[in-house]
Amino acid sequence: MDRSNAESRVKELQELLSRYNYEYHVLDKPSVPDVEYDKLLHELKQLEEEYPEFLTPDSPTQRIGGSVLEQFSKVNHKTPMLSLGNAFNEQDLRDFDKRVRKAVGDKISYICELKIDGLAVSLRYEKGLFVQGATRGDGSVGEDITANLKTIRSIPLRLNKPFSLEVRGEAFMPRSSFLQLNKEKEEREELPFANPRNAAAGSLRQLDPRIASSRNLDLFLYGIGELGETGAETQSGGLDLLSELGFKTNKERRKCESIEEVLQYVEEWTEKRAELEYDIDGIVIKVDSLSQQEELGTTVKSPRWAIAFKFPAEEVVTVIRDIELS
Ligand SMILES: NC(=O)c1cnc(OC2CCCC2)nc1N
Repeated sequence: MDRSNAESRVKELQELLSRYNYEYHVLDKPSVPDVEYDKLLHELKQLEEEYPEFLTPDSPTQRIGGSVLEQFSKVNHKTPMLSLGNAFNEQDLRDFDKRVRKAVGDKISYICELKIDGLAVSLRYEKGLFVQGATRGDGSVGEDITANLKTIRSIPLRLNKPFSLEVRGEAFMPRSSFLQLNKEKEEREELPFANPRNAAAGSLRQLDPRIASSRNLDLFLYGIGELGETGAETQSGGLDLLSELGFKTNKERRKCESIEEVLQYVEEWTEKRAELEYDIDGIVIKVDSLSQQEELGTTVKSPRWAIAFKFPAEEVVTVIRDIELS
């Protein structure tokens, strides 16, 4: 194949494989069998090796970086990553609703989101290209885990619009992957992870991206760091925009026009949470209007416009292993 054909074939394969990856990992609706994906990826790898001048950082072949890091460098979050205040019962939620109405009046809508039990991460995009990812850390300074986040297939390496923005989400390990990982650890006589959240945190803290890549991690986006830039006026509109940009967002979210509807949603998911393929530890309730969020503002570390309803801790039956009488 001559050089100019190679160049157009590389571009065609990069587009095709990015689309197939999006269909599989974000929409959960693959349009081609895995074997077809693997064949095309192999062809692209070979062409990029033969013509390295056509290799781009957002190529589907660039998800697993080469080097093992010595350590993670620090990242200063442009906008602080806030933490949520908690509610534990119906009265706490009614009190939250009263505080909100007192501050911004009675014309309010809420949006309820499942509270994914993983770890908060922030992704920065410059002109559409994924350039950096970080853990929440203390809310102001986190760790640079870009190489590990690039291995999460549902994270787009390039957006379908050349936006520069920072987005926030929860990285998690699906329950099935957690069980499989612990089975392998026990076979290797290694200590298993206590829960999917710890497994996800441990996997994202690996210095070797090949290990992170093998852990089948995933991510739901739930916030845009700098909302103004995108023109979103509500949290729900922001989530729809994240979806349009190619991000994976959680489809179980629901607009609620009253605290009664919020309580209904909380009740519904208290029952249904076991059916999910991932762990949730509660429900996040947010005032939907971004201007009302601004009006409500934040305390030192938490927004006044959001609260986390926490599910009661499940009965944790610890199986005491037969202790080998040594
Ligand atoms: N674990 C989650 O699923 C989750 C966490 N946090 C938030 O929003 C917080 C972030 C900063 C103020 C509101 N939303 C979520 N869905």
